[in-house]
Amino acid sequence: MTGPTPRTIAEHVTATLALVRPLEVIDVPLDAADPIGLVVGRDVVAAAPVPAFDNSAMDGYAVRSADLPDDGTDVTLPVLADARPGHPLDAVGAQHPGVVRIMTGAPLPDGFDAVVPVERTSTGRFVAGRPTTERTVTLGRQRRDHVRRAGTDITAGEVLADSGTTVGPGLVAAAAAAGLTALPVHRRPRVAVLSTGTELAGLGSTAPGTIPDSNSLMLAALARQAGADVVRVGAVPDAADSLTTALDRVVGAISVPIHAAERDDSGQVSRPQHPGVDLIVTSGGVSAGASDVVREVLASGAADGVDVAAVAMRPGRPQALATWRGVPWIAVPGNPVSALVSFALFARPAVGRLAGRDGPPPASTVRAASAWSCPPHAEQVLPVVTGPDGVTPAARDGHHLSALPRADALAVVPAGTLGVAVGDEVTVHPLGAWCP
Ligand SMILES: Nc1nc2c(c(=O)[nH]1)N[C@H]1C(S)=C(S)[C@@H](COP(=O)(O)OP(=O)(O)OC[C@H]3O[C@@H](n4cnc5c(N)ncnc54)[C@H](O)[C@@H]3O)O[C@H]1N2
Ligand code: MOO
Repeated sequence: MTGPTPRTIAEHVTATLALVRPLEVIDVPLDAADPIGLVVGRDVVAAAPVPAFDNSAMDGYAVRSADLPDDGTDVTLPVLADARPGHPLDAVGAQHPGVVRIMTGAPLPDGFDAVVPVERTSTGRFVAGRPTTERTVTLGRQRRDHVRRAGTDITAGEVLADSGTTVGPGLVAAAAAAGLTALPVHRRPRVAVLSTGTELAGLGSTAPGTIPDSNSLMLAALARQAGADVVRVGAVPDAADSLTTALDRVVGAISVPIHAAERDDSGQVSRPQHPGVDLIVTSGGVSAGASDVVREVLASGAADGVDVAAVAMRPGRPQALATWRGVPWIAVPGNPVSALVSFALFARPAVGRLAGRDGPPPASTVRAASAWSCPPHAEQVLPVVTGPDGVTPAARDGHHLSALPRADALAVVPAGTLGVAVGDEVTVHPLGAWCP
């Protein structure tokens, strides 16, 4: 038998990750682009304190403690002014003694040091939308001051998030509150997804011998879930010149449309030109067939760093890696389950590394809720469904596409395991969005 010596999944992960480096760090405006899911590339440092100024934590009355009896007995004081959020108030300090009507979030007037909530005063409550006119109020000393002091939440110069943190809604909020307008994050990776196969036709096609190109839809969705922007090229026929043209186009080396369908009636290119991508993922054409176009192009010498591999795993054995005009290229097999498994194990960490993520995708150990058999001499990567008792194969045959709508994880069973029994511990990698 010819062909490369099979390698392990871990060895192919290492080979794949060696192709990619974290993308450059750019400042992404908090309000323009969507930074959620991007990875912080430099420590995020607060520009301003939070709160920015002393302000009231309650609707009520700002008081000067010196005006209130030490023993907590009630005292009646004049209402000197109104302090509302967004309206700094000063010049009441000279009028002594007295209180300032204050709403939650309003700056505490100079000289005042505490707030008494309205429900603890003779006023009882304020009515929303109705002007308040009381001229005096009776109140007592409180145990708590109900003032949010400047900088007690965040101090200027404090690190809000370390490099390597994934941006979530909370970081966006903290950064905006602390005076920042942008976050320093690794640029979002751009991934081109294309399928090879002359048998691939448009959705719903019933032409004899054709099948819908389901892989490019699936791989594009997986790449998006991994946090990438996607250029989905779709299907390219099994012809070396078609594939090289498509690859040149996605890396931005040439500017011609791939299909006639991309020209409108006047002959103009009807889709915008794709700028260069950071990663190419192709499906199909990597096994041993006469029309395996990826293998043909890889053998032609046009690509660099060609690494045609057999991974001792089921499914997903035939794999290839290369760079095309300097852009990393991960070639996964065409069988749909093999393509999904290969993306999850190899392309997903590569997208993660481009995006600045450290470490492997999440994995956990779960019990098997049913028994299943394993392939000989290969690691098994099985789509599974997670239930209260553990994981169960998502379909009778792990190669079946019918497993994919149900599967929420991939179970990875070591080579040499004869079978998994109920209650055995298995390693699972969750499918689904990787970033928050
Ligand atoms: N002689 C050998 N034959 C095969 C071997 C081998 O080692 N020696 N490996 C087998 C294994 S394992 C796999 S996996 C497949 C991988 O084949 P390719 O990557 O070359 O993929 P294709 O031949 O292009 O397609 C395989 C299968 O998947 C369907 N397909 C392809 N693309 C799509 C798509 N975009 N959407 C939906 N379905 C797709 C295609 O029609 C084929 O049925 O090779 C075995 N053969
Ligand atoms: O390695 Mo293939 O992906 O088993 O069907």
